[in-house]
Amino acid sequence: MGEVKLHGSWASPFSNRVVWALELNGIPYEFVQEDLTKKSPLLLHYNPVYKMIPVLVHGGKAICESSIILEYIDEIWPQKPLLPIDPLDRAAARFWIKFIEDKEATMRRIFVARGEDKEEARRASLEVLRTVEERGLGGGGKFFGGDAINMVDLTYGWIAVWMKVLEEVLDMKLIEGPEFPRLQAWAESFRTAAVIRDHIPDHQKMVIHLRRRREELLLLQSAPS
Ligand SMILES: N[C@@H](CCC(=O)N[C@@H](CS)C(=O)NCC(=O)O)C(=O)O
Repeated sequence: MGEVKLHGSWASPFSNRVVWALELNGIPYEFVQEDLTKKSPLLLHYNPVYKMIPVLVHGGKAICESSIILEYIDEIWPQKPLLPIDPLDRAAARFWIKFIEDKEATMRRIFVARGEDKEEARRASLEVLRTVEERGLGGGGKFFGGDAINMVDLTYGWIAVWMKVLEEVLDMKLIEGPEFPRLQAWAESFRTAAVIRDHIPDHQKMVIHLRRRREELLLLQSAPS
């Protein structure tokens, strides 16, 4: 079977989606907290291309990139399938995973946008959320995966958890607005689901962390090049 280690960071949405997958499957693992300002030689060894967390190390072999790690977990520990069995449903699940991954840069912009750019970044994020609200969550179940959490839910999980933090840090409404009833219901179901609810970083700790991180990035942005 081999020992399982996850190099990650407590505040990273990418790292947490892997934590959720491991926990849902009941896979014992060791969490290795990485300091992203001073990456460990081991992290650089395991992920020499992107030098990023998360990295899953299974039996000494590294798997990088959170969505690829989720697929790996699903293949190695299939006891609790993270993707639908039906090929058409599987394709639809992968479509929505790809959708939010493609929109990541758009959604990230709001974190360090200022002035007019902030309003434009908010508008672009809301557009993405509207598409998920209207087209992604129409299946009628509690989750993207119906009545059980699947890989799509895990990939979108940051929206359920980090959006609330972002709303507080940026002092603006994102999914809390009246136009997102389905997303709000899904987010509440996700945050309170068994296993997930015990593995969500503390809200206030994240607010403090993201405020500090935002200030650092804004300083970097305004520093003369
Ligand atoms: N596409 C990657 C993104 C991972 C990512 O952005 N990781 C961040 C932490 S949230 C990181 O390691 N940042 C360190 C750096 O960029 O140097 C994935 O899905 O795993």
